[in-house]
Amino acid sequence: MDNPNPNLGLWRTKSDQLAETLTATMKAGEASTGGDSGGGGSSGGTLSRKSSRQTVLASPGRGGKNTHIRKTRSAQMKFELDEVGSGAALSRASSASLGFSFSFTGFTMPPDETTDSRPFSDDDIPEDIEAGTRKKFQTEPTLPIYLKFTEVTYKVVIKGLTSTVEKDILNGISGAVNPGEVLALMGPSGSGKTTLLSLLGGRLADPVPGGSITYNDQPYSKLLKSKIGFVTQDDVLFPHLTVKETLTYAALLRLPKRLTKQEKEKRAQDVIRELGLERCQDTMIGGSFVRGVSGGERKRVCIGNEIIINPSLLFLDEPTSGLDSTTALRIIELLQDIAETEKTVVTTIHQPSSRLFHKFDKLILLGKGSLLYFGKASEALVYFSSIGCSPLIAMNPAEFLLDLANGNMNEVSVPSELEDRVQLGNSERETKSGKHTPAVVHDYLVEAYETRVAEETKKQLMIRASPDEDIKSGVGSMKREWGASWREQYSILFWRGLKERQHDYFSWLRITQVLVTAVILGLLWWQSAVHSPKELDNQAGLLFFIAVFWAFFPVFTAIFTFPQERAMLNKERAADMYRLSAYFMARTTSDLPLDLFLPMLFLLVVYFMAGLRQTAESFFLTMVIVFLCIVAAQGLGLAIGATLTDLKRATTLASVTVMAFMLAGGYFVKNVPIFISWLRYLSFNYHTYRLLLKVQYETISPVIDGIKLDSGMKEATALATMVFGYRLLAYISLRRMKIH
Ligand SMILES: Nc1ncnc2c1ncn2[C@@H]1O[C@H](COP(=O)(O)OP(=O)(O)OP(=O)(O)O)[C@@H](O)[C@H]1O
Repeated sequence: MDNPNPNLGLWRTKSDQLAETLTATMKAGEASTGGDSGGGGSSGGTLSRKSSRQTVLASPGRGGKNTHIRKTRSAQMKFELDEVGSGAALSRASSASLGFSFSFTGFTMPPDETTDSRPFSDDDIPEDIEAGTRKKFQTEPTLPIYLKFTEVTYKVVIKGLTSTVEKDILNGISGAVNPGEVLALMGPSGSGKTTLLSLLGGRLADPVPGGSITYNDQPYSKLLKSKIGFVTQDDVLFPHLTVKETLTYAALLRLPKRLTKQEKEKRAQDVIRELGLERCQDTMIGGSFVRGVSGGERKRVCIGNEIIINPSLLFLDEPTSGLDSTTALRIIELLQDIAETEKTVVTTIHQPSSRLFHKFDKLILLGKGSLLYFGKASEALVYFSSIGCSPLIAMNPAEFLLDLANGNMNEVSVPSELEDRVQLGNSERETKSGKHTPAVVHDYLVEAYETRVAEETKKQLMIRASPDEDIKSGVGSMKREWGASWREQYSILFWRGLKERQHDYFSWLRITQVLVTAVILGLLWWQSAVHSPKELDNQAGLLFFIAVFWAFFPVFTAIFTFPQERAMLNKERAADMYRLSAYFMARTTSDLPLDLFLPMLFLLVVYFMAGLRQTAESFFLTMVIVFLCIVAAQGLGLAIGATLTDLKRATTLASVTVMAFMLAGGYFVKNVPIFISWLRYLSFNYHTYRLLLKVQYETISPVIDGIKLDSGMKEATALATMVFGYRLLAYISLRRMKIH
């Protein structure tokens, strides 16, 4: 690939040196395999150094060179690196608790969790792909980032009931990837691909990994967040936003402040066009309960969400899983286009077709957390053939490599050293029915890589020249810059929240629920009078019910707010999209219109049917008290939801709390023992009930039920303190939440 950036001249030269040394190391150690990859030459699988004729499998690369096998003298064998380089899960649900039902909406489920498990296919794949006239993806130049990682190790501590064990996830993985290249991480399920990708993308810091990961020779810093795009395996998107809305909000929040709103919107439109999403731009994303765009389109929206910021480094976790081969090809070609504009692309991939495999520049093959191969993808087969493992039948190279990584040697030539081990060892670990076990194959491959290539690769990575000083200082001198001011972030998030939940606001189910409850209450207390203490006591029961109903209802609705958005919040905070305070304010205020509309409807029905005090002042004061109670109760729900990640635990705690608050509310128990009397001061039911009594009966009697009917300032202040206090607690809990 041509190097469009003259600053990278030295860099490239050193890159070549690395490739050459790697190749030379492989050549020197290569055994004579006696032929091409499908030729069935076995033998020669020893780790001794031999000089012989080489088998080279040339990749078509980006330039569209044909795949073919050619033989060449080792002395003539020279690899041109640049040449090759051109080549919520929570969903809408209903929860019934204490007799009330609450509905909420969550995120798009990952494809494998949706009902339809067949591979997703895009029926609108542009014809240019099939015609081979695909338009290239164009982005502006950004700071090129050279990613290097040496001896990366990662362990987790797994706590059991009786014991604690340490599990090694990654064992000393080294490699590097240049701007302009696509590095593929391959390996069987559970081999550590996602863990390595997350470590490289700065998304996994707990526990601290071993080894070193550098970006232009600088360690990871939060400032890099704006230069990194990270597409997760699960598609975390708002199901009720359209494709265009999703990408436009991402552009408004993530693109630098210096761009105008129009420029940001245009960028979103450009990404829609580049990703071929025009036809579905006005379609909702959809989820488990809402039909939306196809799986391939959804994946492209996720990619769009990240490339919209034009990142220098793009990480993708299995971007093609669940997609048909044409859609998968389109996505990998898109990654190539992105890489060609001097971006560094790293992707995990499960089982690529051979067409896809040849599109990668570099490859890391992992097996049980160990490195089995790092180098050019086009040379992977050469390397494995050099250690005596060649496919005996024509097969997809990716399939062959995954078989090896899984320890499956069927249809693969067996290196003589492995044969010897099996014959000599003959232990259960080494053989099973006369065949080598996957464990022994794995050990052989790890050992082979370590003895032949690993040391040399590490050395080269160590002595590799630093990138140009300008580029190096580019990472060091970056500043953390928000895409929008606090006010803009608040406003964007507020409107996004309204759009996403607008269907909830006009949910006939909720409106009917409130109306039916109101009508039943109105009928039960139909035109109730307060001429006697008994009648007054009877009506006070209604007031207490109102205080309880409008406390329980908001607590159990608000409790789902943050657990439901946790995945999205994690993803967006990891990308530094906005300040947590702006999100928190927007999220808590965008629900207020609905929270205030429903009680208004409720009171209009109950108040007049039950014949409560017929003055405008008392009606509006009753409404203000109910609003205050709702907002205070919501605060408690938000605080519980933000503090406890587990919804079961959160709802259990909320049930106990609201029950205690209700009992301490002053209606059921009049003479509370002194040692527990403090509980009522924490109860919003208590304060609301007292305020409602004061508004209704202040003209009838100065004292009712032992309650002095004064101005109610104390109760109003207590409720206002709860409104802010619980919210502050929720905010602090969110701040402390770890970003994964
Ligand atoms: N925090 C953790 N606690 C316990 N085990 C973990 C943890 N993180 C990863 N693992 C384990 O580490 C191994 C590698 O996980 P990882 O997700 O990186 O694999 P993978 O290659 O991406 O798999 P797949 O292709 O199935 O997504 C798995 O066995 C996984 O169970």
